[in-house]
Amino acid sequence: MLRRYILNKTNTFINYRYASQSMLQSTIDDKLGIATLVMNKPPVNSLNLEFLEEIKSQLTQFKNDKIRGMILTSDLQKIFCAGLDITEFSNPNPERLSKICTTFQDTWLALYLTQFPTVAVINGHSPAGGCLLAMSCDYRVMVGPNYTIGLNETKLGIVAPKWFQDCMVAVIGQRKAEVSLTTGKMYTTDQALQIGLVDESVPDVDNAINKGIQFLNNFQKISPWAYKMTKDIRRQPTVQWLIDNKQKDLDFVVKSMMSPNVQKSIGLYLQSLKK
Ligand SMILES: CC/C=C\C/C=C\C/C=C\C/C=C/C(=O)SCCNC(=O)CCNC(=O)[C@H](O)C(C)(C)COP(=O)(O)OP(=O)(O)OC[C@H]1O[C@@H](n2cnc3c(N)ncnc32)[C@H](O)[C@@H]1OP(=O)(O)O
Repeated sequence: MLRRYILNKTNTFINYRYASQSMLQSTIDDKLGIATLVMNKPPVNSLNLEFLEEIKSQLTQFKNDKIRGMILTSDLQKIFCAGLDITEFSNPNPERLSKICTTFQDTWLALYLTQFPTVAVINGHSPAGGCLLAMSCDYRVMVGPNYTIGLNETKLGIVAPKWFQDCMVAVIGQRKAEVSLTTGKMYTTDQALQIGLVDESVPDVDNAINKGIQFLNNFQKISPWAYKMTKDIRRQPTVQWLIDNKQKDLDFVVKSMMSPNVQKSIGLYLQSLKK
């Protein structure tokens, strides 16, 4: 449904390409060069290994397609993305855990450094890894007022990796990020707008898509080369640590996830979700 709406908006019934994998739908408006990537993994778009691999591979495909901009959104009612699949954390197989971690690192780098501008249309709740996906885009439009967004990892008794934290610092600044991260705070749409976690708040998804397209239209007269160089210079300090420390980051995640205390917290959190 959302896909049909976007195609309507961009006026491209004639010239669009559509690819549907099971959990991800992508369309490209050939006239405007705008792609939409719609997450559709019920019930909550949780990020497991297979879903992350699909997202990563679709981003590579868009790079090859030489698109001019991308909108990332969700086809689910009320949920943008619930973050990493918590069941992957519970009594994990260390080999699979390592693979997820590596795939997530690479997916984040690919999304954070796209050669084209990106907009997150946040049409539902967006905790933890969902918030990270949104923060990695160039612009965020969030539907309000009832949804929430934030890095809530401490509430699960886990630590957001340094690159999650650095990404948040890049968006809202050191002080606000520190309070937000340590308290694991989830912000309502209006609060998120107030602290700069999102750029615009709109009442419905139609408006959100319009705002996203308007943002991407700003780049019609900008050289793609000038855009990409500027973005790389701005974002390089945020990504460099991960590029230089992938193994260290992986070791930290795996070691901490396997610890009995963390496993206990995750078990309790999962139980509370089920209730
Ligand atoms: C393994 C990874 C290894 C390495 C990665 C590298 C580094 C990362 C390391 C740490 C950082 C962690 C990042 C994260 O993203 S942790 C995930 C944090 N997410 C959450 O806390 C979200 C929890 N969910 C919710 O708050 C609500 O479900 C939500 C607001 C999203 C939706 O609420 P609603 O009332 O609409 O639905 P529910 O009834 O609560 O949920 C439906 C159904 O879905 C299950 N569920 C929800 N969230 C998740 C999730 N993140 N993973 C798996 N399953 C989830 C929920 O239990 C319900 O299931 P069921 O009862 O069986 O129907």
